This record gives sequence, C-alpha cells and structure tokens, in this order.
Amino acid sequence: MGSGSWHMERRDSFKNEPVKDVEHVLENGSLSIIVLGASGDLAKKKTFPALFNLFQQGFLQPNEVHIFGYARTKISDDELRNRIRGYLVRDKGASPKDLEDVTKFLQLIKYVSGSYDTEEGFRLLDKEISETEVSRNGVDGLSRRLFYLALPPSVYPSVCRMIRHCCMNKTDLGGWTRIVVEKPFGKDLQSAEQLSTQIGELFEESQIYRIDHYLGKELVQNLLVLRFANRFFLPLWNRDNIENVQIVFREDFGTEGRGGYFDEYGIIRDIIQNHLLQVLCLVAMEKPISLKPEHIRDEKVKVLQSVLPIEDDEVVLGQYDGYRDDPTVPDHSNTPTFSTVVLRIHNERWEGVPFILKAGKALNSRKAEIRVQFKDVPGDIFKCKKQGRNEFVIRLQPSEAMYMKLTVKQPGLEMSTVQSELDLSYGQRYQGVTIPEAYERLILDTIRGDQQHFVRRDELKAAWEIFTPLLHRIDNGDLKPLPYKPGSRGPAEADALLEKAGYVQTHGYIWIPPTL
Ligand SMILES: NC(=O)C1=CN([C@@H]2O[C@H](COP(=O)(O)OP(=O)(O)OC[C@H]3O[C@@H](n4cnc5c(N)ncnc54)[C@H](OP(=O)(O)O)[C@@H]3O)[C@@H](O)[C@H]2O)C=CC1
Ligand SMILES: O=C1O[C@H](COP(=O)(O)O)[C@@H](O)[C@H](O)[C@H]1O
Repeated sequence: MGSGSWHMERRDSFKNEPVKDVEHVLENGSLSIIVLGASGDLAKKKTFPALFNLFQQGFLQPNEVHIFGYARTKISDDELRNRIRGYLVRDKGASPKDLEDVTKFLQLIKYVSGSYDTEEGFRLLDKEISETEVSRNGVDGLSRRLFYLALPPSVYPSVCRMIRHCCMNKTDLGGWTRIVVEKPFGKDLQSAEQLSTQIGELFEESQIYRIDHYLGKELVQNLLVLRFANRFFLPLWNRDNIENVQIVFREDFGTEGRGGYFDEYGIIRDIIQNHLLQVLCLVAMEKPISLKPEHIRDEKVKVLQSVLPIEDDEVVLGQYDGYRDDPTVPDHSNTPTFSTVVLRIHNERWEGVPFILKAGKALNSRKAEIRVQFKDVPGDIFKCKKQGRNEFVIRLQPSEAMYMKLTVKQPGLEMSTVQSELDLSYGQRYQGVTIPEAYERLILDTIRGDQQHFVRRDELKAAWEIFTPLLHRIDNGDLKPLPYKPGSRGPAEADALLEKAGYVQTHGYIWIPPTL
C-alpha cells in the first residue's frame, strides 16, 4: 500500500458468549403478554413496536405467544391492529419481508375492553388468556403471564388488585405472573412508598419490574463493562483524578401535546430523579460482587444513600417562554422545564466531586451524555492547561459514541500541543449492527426473569429521598424557575453554576469526523 492512502479493514469482533450470572432457564409453553392501556401513546409508540422487534428476531415464537391489548376504549381487534400497524417498522422504511412480518405479528394480537377497577373486564381477559393457554399447551404447557402497565400510575393499585384477583397464571400449568410498571412511580417519597406498599401487598418483589428505559440504552448497559473490565479506568475513577461529572439530557422540543401530564411532574420528576439518577448510580457505584441483579442493585442503593441533601444554591430551574401557552398548563405554573442540580456523594471515592445533573426541554440540541472531566495535570511543562482538560464523554444518544478528549503534539515540526480525541463512534466501528431499542431489551429481560436492569423498591425509595425536599420547595413556590428562550441553552445561570462547581469548558476544540 502506497504512503498516503488508507486501507479500511473490517474486522469481526470475537464472538464471546454472553456474560451472565443469571442463568436463563429455557422455558417453553404459552406466553401471554398483556398490554394494559393498549389504546394509549406509550403502548402504540414503544410497547408494541418493541414486541414486534422481538417477534422479528425470533424471541417471541408464534406457536407460544399471544398478545392481548386491554383498555377502556371500545374497539375491535382489527381496530387496535390498525392503530398500531404504522408504528411497528423502524424509520428505515418497510421491506416486503417486514410487511409480511407485520401481518403475522398483528394476528397474534387480541383486544379486550374493560374498566380498570371492576372485575368484569378482567374476568373476561382471564377467560381469553386461559383459552389460548389450554389450546396451545394441552395439559403440559406453562402459563406465563406478563402484564405491562402502560397506564397512569393513579390506576396501578386497582389494576394490580384486579390482576391478583382475576388473572393470575394457572398454577396447575406452572409458569409465572409478572407485572411491568412504568414511571412516574409516585410523585415524592411518601406517594412512592404508598404505591410500593399497595403493590407489594399483592405481588412479591421478584414479580415487579419497575422499568426505567434509560437502563435499556446500549451505552448505559455498557457502563459496568467499561468501568470494571478495563484496567486503565480502575485507578482513575475517583476523586484523586476526576474533577467533576456531568450527566446531561437535552431535548430540542417542548412538552408538545403533553403539557397537562408534564405540568404535574416537571423536569426533575420526568427525567432527573429517574433516568439521570440511574445513570449516576452506574457511573459512581462500587464494583458489585457479581453480575447477579441483587448484587448490582445493592451497590446502586449504597451510592444513592451516600448522596448529601441538595443545597438550594446548587440548583438552577428554568421554564421556557411559551410553555404556559399550552391550554392544558395553568397560567401561573411554577413547573420547571429545565434544571441543573449538583449532587454530592459522601464517600471515600467521590467526596468533593460534583455530579452535575442537567435536563431541559425546548433547548438548542437533542442529546444525552455523560461527561467525566479530569483534573489538570500537575506540573504542566507543556503549558497546555489553556487547551483544556482531559474529558471522557459517553454519548448515549443520538449516534452512540464514546470519546476521550486528550492533549497531543500538534503534528509538524514545532513542539506544540493540541486537543484531539480517541474516538469510538458506534456507527463507524459497528457497521451493520442494529442497536436494539431500550424497550426491546427490557421486555426481553422481563420474559427471561432478569431484574438486573429494573429498579428495586429500596432503590426507588432512596432516589425519592434525594429529591423530595427540593421538589416540595418547588411545589410550594419557594424556588422559582427562570425564563429561557426556546432553542437556547437554557438559563445563563445554569452555565454559571457549572463553572462554580468547577467545570472548565474547553475552547477551540474542533472535531473533524472521520470519513471512510
Ligand atoms: N465520536 C463523536 O461523535 C465525536 C463527536 N464530537 C463532537 O465534537 C463536538 C465538540 O465536542 P465536545 O467538546 O465534547 O462537546 P460540546 O462542544 O458539545 O460541549 C463541551 C462542553 O461544553 C459545554 N458548553 C457548550 N457551550 C457552552 C457554553 N456556552 N457555556 C458553558 N458550557 C458550554 C457543554 O455543555 P452542554 O452539554 O450543556 O452543551 C459541554 O459540557 C461535539 O459536537 C461532539 O459531539 C467530538 C468527538 C467525538
Ligand atoms: O421518560 C421520558 O423520556 C423521554 C425521552 O426519552 P429518550 O429515550 O427519547 O431520551 C422524554 O421525552 C419524556 O419527557 C420522558 O417522560
């Protein structure tokens, strides 16, 4: 190969066996997936498409699986199928094979209409499920029932009671009953605990899957591997080397169409208390004894319990101009659509390192990332401090990537330094690999009985303990959001807080995306 020309070589990764401390017992027999709230937005946009993807990849066998939609709306099987049909195939457009699969998948779906608080509908649902179990299994099969609550939390207790009384799996057939619950799981510590107690009286913790879809994202799932399977991170990942950590969520659209829901919750309950805090746990926790779900969740709880109370002067709240124009939002709403909150972890590894959690709607870009900023190099003989600190960035979305910003010699005759990067862009490195949707993986985990990526009750409690005092101060109007322009970076005070917390922005760094 002549000098100056590049040779692009595609290498196959070693095909390692999946690393699991949980044995997935291969189960055969009837599997009923019941989507409660089947007429709603979440079901249509997330749950059914995830089930379809699992079906296409062979994880849901047509001779075993039956899918039931349940909701109050009175529609026929075909009407439900027509509602969801258009959401099943990903953006890339449908191939003839996809369309054939869609037809086969939709045939697995039946719809049952009923209320959420009376037995009639649930008895009918049970009858429908039981008929498919018997017709598919004869006497030897299993009765596996997965109830997915794509519903507002206000109806969780009554729905769980109905499932418990009318729809449990048939013990003579064996199998299990599991329930999947979505966020928001409570509005504060007290309401979350109340909900946990109500559901806990009906189901064992091992039957309850509290979903946080950020735990299903590829690069979130990569965090433990990165941290604990790479020697060079082990000695660096602590207060001696890390100056600050940012966990950022930005959306470039507002609460469109969801103002009513959003106004009751706000950005801290919608994003920070759950998604960003879960990411924080995985960034900050100690190494678990093993990959067993309980070992991992034990470590997550410990780190949450080490978080100090939030100080008001380490919080910036914002609300974008025009948010209150939504007719479903009260004219004097105090709900933040943006927030930066600094959390401090009081333990040996992290004392003094700010964890800056930032989330906002209607901003200038859409991204979710973790940015670990390292301390300045002591005794800087190259005088390169001005060029910026080392940063390790894990971009969860869009375009999954991780890159390490580092200082190198500027190529050429002079001895000067420049900021560059070690770059692992997934689109480039894993060409042709489809990254599964978060919901797809998490639903598969629920079928397999793997709770590693689900939130345990004590974890949830610890998460609410961190944010409840701040949320109550906001709800009482003691803290007020600052206005910001839609399409901006949010309130300028948030960048000031970032700086106060010790973050040093790199100026002049330009990334030139590689071309193939
Ligand atoms: N593999 C890849 O795809 C790679 C992509 N890149 C790209 O190169 C570009 C530069 O990378 P990088 O330097 O890491 O990222 P950015 O330029 O996006 O951000 C750097 C940091 O500066 C903050 N910031 C930005 N503007 C301001 C401001 N006005 N005041 C205070 N803080 C500010 C950001 O906060 P905030 O999060 O709030 O914006 C972020 O913490 C990015 O677009 C990045 O995606 C770089 C390397 C590899
Ligand atoms: O849970 C929620 O998440 C979405 C953002 O999810 P993403 O996977 O697209 O990052 C957010 O828009 C919504 O407000 C929130 O309820």
